[in-house]
Amino acid sequence: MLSSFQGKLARNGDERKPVICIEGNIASGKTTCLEFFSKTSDIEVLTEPVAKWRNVRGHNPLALMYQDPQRWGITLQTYVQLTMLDIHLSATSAPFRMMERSIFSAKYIFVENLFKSGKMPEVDYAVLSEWFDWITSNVSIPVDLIVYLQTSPQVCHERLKQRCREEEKVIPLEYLESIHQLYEDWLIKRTSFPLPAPVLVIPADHDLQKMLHQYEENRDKILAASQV
Ligand SMILES: Nc1ncnc2c1ncn2[C@@H]1O[C@H](COP(=O)(O)OP(=O)(O)O)[C@@H](O)[C@H]1O
Ligand SMILES: O=c1ccn([C@H]2C[C@H](O)[C@@H](COP(=O)(O)O)O2)c(=O)[nH]1
Repeated sequence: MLSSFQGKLARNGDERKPVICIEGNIASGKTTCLEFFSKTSDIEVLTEPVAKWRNVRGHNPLALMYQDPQRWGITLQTYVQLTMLDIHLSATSAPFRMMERSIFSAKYIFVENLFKSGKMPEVDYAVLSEWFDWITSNVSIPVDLIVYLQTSPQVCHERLKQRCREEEKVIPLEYLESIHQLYEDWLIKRTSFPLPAPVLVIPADHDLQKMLHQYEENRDKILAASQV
């Protein structure tokens, strides 16, 4: 249930818990990072609802988007926007919540990439932007810290091939380079879109063992920074 809080719709009856969003390119290691933190009892981990994007009432909008972005980009991104909003508004039992990406990166990175690369008609971009602006003006979507897993597109391409998700076999290196550039403009150069929260950058090209060590080292910093 939603109620009104400071003029915006907000989740009812929930004590406000710190929200940490893990951001990064496709196959940068976000899910692996979340798996690490899910072992901590005071953190509730919410992964991206990719299963829903691959199967909505028997349809696969993720596969359709990669096959024909011009036609299906708006279909996928409308559903991504809805499912991410649902996650932002879901109840939390643990003291901290850690989510994979956000409604903000769906718009600022993926919608923007489709539009900028000429793969989304202007009218589709306008409709998605109207929806996004309405949601963010009328619904309270608190984010307290963004953790950016900063990778090179080449490393992501290697990890993507290794993961071998069927829909993603068509993704070329150039696609990951565009997503990387948009992330850098948003979270590092800070020249494109507003930041919903402070950003902690974790270099993430390293092997798994070193990454897990870095996560352990950063655990207290992440939890403290999200509590402001
Ligand atoms: N530091 C790492 N070094 C090598 N492979 C990794 C590393 N982190 C994750 N992987 C592997 O790369 C692939 C993508 O990782 P994943 O966590 O699913 O990325 P994301 O959730 O960002 O898409 C998976 O096969 C995963 O096992
Ligand atoms: O808004 C979005 C968010 C994600 N995607 C795509 C990109 C990937 O193919 C999958 C899942 O991303 P991961 O980085 O592996 O978690 O969904 C999209 O097209 N639009």
